[in-house]
Amino acid sequence: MSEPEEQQPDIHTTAGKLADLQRRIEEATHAGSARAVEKQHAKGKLTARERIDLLLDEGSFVELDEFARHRSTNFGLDANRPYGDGVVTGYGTVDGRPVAVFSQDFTVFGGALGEVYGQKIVKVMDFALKTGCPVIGINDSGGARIQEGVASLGAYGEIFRRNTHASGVIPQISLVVGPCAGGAVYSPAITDFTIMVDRTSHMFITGPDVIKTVTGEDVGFEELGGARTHNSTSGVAHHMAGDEKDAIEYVKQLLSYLPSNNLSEPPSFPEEADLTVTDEDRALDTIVPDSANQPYDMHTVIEHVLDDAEFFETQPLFAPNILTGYGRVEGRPVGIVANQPMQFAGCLDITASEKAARFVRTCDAFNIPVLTFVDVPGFLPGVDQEHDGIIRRGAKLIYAYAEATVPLITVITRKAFGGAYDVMGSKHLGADLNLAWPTAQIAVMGAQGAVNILHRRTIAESDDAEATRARLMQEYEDALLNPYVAAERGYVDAVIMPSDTRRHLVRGLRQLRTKRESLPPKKHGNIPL
Ligand SMILES: CCCC(=O)SCCNC(=O)CCNC(=O)[C@H](O)C(C)(C)COP(=O)(O)OP(=O)(O)OC[C@H]1O[C@@H](n2cnc3c(N)ncnc32)[C@H](O)[C@@H]1OP(=O)(O)O
Repeated sequence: MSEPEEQQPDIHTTAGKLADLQRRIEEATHAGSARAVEKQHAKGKLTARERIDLLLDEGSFVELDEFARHRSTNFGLDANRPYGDGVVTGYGTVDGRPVAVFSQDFTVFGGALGEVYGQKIVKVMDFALKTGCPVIGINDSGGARIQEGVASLGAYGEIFRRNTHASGVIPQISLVVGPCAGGAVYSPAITDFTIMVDRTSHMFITGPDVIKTVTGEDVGFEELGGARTHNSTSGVAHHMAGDEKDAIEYVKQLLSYLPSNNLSEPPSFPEEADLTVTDEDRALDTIVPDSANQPYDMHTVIEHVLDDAEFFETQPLFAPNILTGYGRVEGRPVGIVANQPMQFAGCLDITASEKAARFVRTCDAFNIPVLTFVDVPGFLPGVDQEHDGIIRRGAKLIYAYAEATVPLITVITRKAFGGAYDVMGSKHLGADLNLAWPTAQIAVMGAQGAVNILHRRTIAESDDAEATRARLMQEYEDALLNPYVAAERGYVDAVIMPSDTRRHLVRGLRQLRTKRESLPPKKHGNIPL
């Protein structure tokens, strides 16, 4: 028996016109076939609309361009013109704050981007830029729509330009929740944060087959461009989520630390701190081991100074020798940069420098004060580091601190040696308040290195080389490995008890709320990229 034919509304009547709109909306909201939706779910992925529903406050989504569709005729495309053209765009709220969103729909043309699809994204990005709200891009796409050729490539170019113009004006966050291939990866790459999902997200410029043909290398999707790879090896991503819900939850939390745009302040939940020294504060008095070679976990220091010990870490799997992330002090967001003595003794290398530099610039663009915790024995020595450009790439961190005009407070907990002392938020680069613990060692280098250079001949000529070296090292340590030489010169503003750190940071941040600083007018600087 055949299905009864669906009754078409009479569009010459008002009731018919309303019913026709409802029919079109229904068609637009189910643009992908049931089979495609089933396939999407079977892969553990949500649909474009399900993702938006999870991200935005209930009932807040307002869709734009629901009935936009392509006008392409190539390769029989004219026979398939789904409403929405494979991307859902619009605006809504997250925790009551306005955001704009686009969500690529893999169930329609594999989420592939054509001319109209691109125009929809550009429109919602322009809307976000005009209204000063964050834009969240949900990426799940086969890339440029092959049938639409250069029109599709042009649309990508328009998006990249919008990403660039919006950079530093509104927060841009990319969720990569499926494939993101070829030049398409450059939109997330320009945005401030990229979040990927373990096993279901992939980003690459050229896929495994092309690589096999060109270079002969055998590599799978996961190893080449999976979430783990981009979180731990390339540094493209900022968080690896276990599933899509986790990814969306991360985005919501991230937004809670960011202002809507560069002209507004980050959201705050003011709560006056209790400034009496607590037992928890006192725990910091014993955290630095007696031996300078013994590590301790810098997370503990950070957690002791943040409200509710909540440290929202970014890029935890990448360059773990430096920690970056957000927290709150008296309910106001702060960015944290900290050497981690548990990894490579906290040395600065290329990846750590770039990770921290981008983080400092993100904070500076969005009016978030930066707290820096220093325990750094220097730059990581090595031929690879030199040849891969530690000079050029390490310079980015200097540049980032030196151009930052947000409040900057630095705490030296232990080592601050050589150029790394200058780099890590030193007074000389423009930090506002520089504090040091009594355990701080601020010098050109550690005792062993210094004595070997200064007293090589004395040691060689002595009857007992080891005893002489030990004596000279002790002399060097006593004379220079302390915070007081720097304090004499005002390079540190105060030497403080570790247990007083939270109090100093609270007071310093209060005082710096009115900080206003500007750089010489220019078109833009020339950061060593
Ligand atoms: C400036 C930007 C430049 C670029 O984007 S260059 C990159 C161009 N894109 C690519 O090379 C990727 C091509 N697609 C693929 O490799 C695979 O489809 C991909 C993304 C790994 C997904 O694989 P699967 O999950 O197995 O899905 P599938 O292959 O069955 O695709 C589902 C439906 O989507 C279609 N599709 C995927 N990518 C497309 C594209 N770029 N243009 C037009 N249609 C595309 C595909 O034909 C399929 O359609 P259907 O369901 O069979 O009708």
